[in-house]
Amino acid sequence: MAVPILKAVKVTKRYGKFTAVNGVTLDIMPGTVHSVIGPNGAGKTTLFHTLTGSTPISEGSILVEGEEVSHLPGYKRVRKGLARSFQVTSLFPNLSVRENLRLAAQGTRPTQAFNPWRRAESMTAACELADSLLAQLNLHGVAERITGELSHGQQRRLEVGMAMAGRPKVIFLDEPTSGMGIDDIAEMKRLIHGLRDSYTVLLIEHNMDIVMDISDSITVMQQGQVLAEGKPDVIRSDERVRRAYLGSMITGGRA
Ligand SMILES: Nc1ncnc2c1ncn2[C@@H]1O[C@H](COP(=O)(O)OP(=O)(O)OP(=O)(O)O)[C@@H](O)[C@H]1O
Repeated sequence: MAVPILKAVKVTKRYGKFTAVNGVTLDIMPGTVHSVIGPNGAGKTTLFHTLTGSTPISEGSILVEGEEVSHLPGYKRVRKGLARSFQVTSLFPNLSVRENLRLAAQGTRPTQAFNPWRRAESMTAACELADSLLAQLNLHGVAERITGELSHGQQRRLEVGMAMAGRPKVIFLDEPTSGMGIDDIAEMKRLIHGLRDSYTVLLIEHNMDIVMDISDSITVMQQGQVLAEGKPDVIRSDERVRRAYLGSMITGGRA
């Protein structure tokens, strides 16, 4: 039986007396897209913060391939294979799209960047990875453009590419389609769906068409707790989920 690549065991996060995440247990299986959905304020983003190490947990346990990481700061969890796709702040707006990806690819081995013997070799590998990512992201047509000039949708795809360039095990995506038009949403959906071939994806997304179409598993959160978990069909027909979370959105108006 497959072993979870990422496991949360009774993870709790309190802010003072308020409990934002309350005893959440999750098994994220390798090579899957696992979505976390729920109403505003359910604790989805806080859960992401606890898993990636942006904020310490109050109680519980977080394991990457069986190894406890909850005591590690964020940058050490990156080394264990957890990568969060940050919004535009992670991009270098004055550099070309290709340069952004090349730097992100080189960033995985910073010590080699200072070693003259390894520099040329690592540069070649980073350039090759950047080229293959440009194709996957469907950004090859704008490879030499200055990143700050890209459309919103293109920049958001590049953010995902920056996370991919680190060759992580798990990529965290927090509302990757927010603020996008229909065409860009379709591109992002295609990209995320394809990620499961090489990565594991943990996705927060409010667009239920995307969630239902591309998720292997869905966790529904409500008031900091897990309300339901399962495959899209199970979640779509779960009475508690319909009642708690905008039933008509989940069922496409067929509630
Ligand atoms: N730093 C903080 N200090 C105090 N309370 C916080 C903090 N961060 C989040 N919260 C609270 O925790 C709860 C969960 O917030 P969170 O952002 O995780 O929800 P969410 O499910 O991601 O919501 P949304 O879909 O609106 O992004 C909210 O009530 C929020 O106000």
